[in-house]
Amino acid sequence: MAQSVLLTGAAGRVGEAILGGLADDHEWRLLDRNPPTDDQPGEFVVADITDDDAVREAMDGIDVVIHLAGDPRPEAPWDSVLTNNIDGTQTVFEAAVDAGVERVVFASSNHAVGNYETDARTPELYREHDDYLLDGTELPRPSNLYGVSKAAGETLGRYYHDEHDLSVACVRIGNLTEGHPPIDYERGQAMWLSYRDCAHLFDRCIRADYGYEIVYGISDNDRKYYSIERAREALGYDPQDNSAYYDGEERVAEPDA
Ligand SMILES: NC(=O)C1=CN([C@@H]2O[C@H](COP(=O)(O)OP(=O)(O)OC[C@H]3O[C@@H](n4cnc5c(N)ncnc54)[C@H](O)[C@@H]3O)[C@@H](O)[C@H]2O)C=CC1
Ligand SMILES: O=C1O[C@H](COP(=O)(O)O)[C@@H](O)[C@H](O)[C@H]1O
Repeated sequence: MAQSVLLTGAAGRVGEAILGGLADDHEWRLLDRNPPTDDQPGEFVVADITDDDAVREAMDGIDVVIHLAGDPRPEAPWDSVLTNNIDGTQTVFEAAVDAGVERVVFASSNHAVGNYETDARTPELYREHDDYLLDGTELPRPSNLYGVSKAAGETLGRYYHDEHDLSVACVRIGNLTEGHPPIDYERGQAMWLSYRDCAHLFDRCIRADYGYEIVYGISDNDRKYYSIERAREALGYDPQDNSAYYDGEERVAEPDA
């Protein structure tokens, strides 16, 4: 069933991937501090997520929030992640609860667990033969202050689920790249998320039945060191792409029929 979805950070790359696949599947209200540069589905609210009144107004009549807005830079300084990623995310969760929204899907990141990639484990960790897997039950181990802000967002989600019964999914997104996996970048190939798998995963986050989940948002890459089993089990995620099917920009193999 189509849901009424508020998409924050709609003008960015993840927003583009989601809307590229799901524009006609839900009723969209898009929010970003930057206005849209091209045609978008639904209505567009130009607002900052730290503006409490504007965020509350944007929640009216919404079933599900997909919360992407924030500073996505791994090297982002503390003042920016504190304002945009932590304070902004708390504003979104609080407004969602007060408006009676059923569910918030939070864009977390691989950088919330980036320091599991120790010198002893890398670069073998990024290769197909290595069987080390993170499954989403491990504690955060951030690789930068941006990762700390994403771990904080996951914890805010846990609090709003436990205390206010909000359904929350935290998607630890890997490396979203359009068209093909990152080139000459093993880490990026291990955690590639294709645009179509991204749209499908967020659609499952909108539609599936769950309480609180942390899942990894990557394609079914042979090189993966993030398990996608929880995303399959809890959400019904069924990715179609795999960085191993590519030689540079060219797709050279098809999945078995
Ligand atoms: N692209 C990727 O591979 C990954 C992205 N993510 C997360 O996904 C989310 C989206 O990332 P991208 O689309 O790649 O970034 P992006 O920079 O392309 O898009 C972010 C959007 O959020 C908006 N925004 C930022 N701060 C805002 C604020 N305070 N109020 C309102 N709007 C604001 C920006 O204007 C921008 O349109 C971020 O939270 C990022 O941390 C996580 C892991 C990987
Ligand atoms: O969280 C994010 O992660 C991806 C992948 O990280 P990288 O350090 O391997 O590039 C990054 O591209 C994206 O900008 C960021 O938001």
